[in-house]
Amino acid sequence: PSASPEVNLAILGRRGAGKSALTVKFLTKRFISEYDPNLEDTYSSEETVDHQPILLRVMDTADLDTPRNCERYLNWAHAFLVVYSVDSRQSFESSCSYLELLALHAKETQRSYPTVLLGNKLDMAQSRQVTKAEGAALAGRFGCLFFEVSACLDFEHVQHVFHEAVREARR
Ligand SMILES: Nc1nc2c(ncn2[C@@H]2O[C@H](COP(=O)(O)OP(=O)(O)OP(=O)(O)O)[C@@H](O)[C@H]2O)c(=O)[nH]1
Repeated sequence: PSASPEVNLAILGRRGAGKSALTVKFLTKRFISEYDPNLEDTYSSEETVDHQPILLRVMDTADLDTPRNCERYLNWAHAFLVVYSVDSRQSFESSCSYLELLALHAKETQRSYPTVLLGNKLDMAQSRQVTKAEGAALAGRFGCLFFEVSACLDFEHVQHVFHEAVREARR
């Protein structure tokens, strides 16, 4: 058993946005795989964020195109990473429906749902369908943090996003 505080992070977004690629990138260095067939894939990683140890659990969710059976992660997660792909307008629209879902639940439960909006596949910027300003505006509307990264480029930017999600959960 770990004495570290724990943060559960759910990764949400349309199929193909890059949820699995981001999760794998983040976990590449130190990782313990934990497979729960009832819960999709969840992974644990011992992290240090702002000099404090933390056990971060990541659920790489597998909704199809829109939010479904959301209770499984709404009740489990302390923070949410909503992912879209900058080269897919459809994925951006799906990310909006995830943000709406989280906002609705926050209102209903009077609980906060710390969320980071993430535009992935920045390396595909030549076929961009969603501008950085649009991403920032959507995040602003829902009061969440916003980043653009690429799961296939450097680890540090991806790690930074996951750590920011931990910070959001701690706030
Ligand atoms: N160019 C590029 N391709 C990426 C990036 N991230 C993911 N991909 C590719 O996009 C496709 C979908 O990535 P996944 O990680 O499987 O996406 P997902 O959101 O987990 O999708 P599901 O597993 O279907 O729910 C794969 O072919 C990845 O290799 C990225 O940052 N840049």
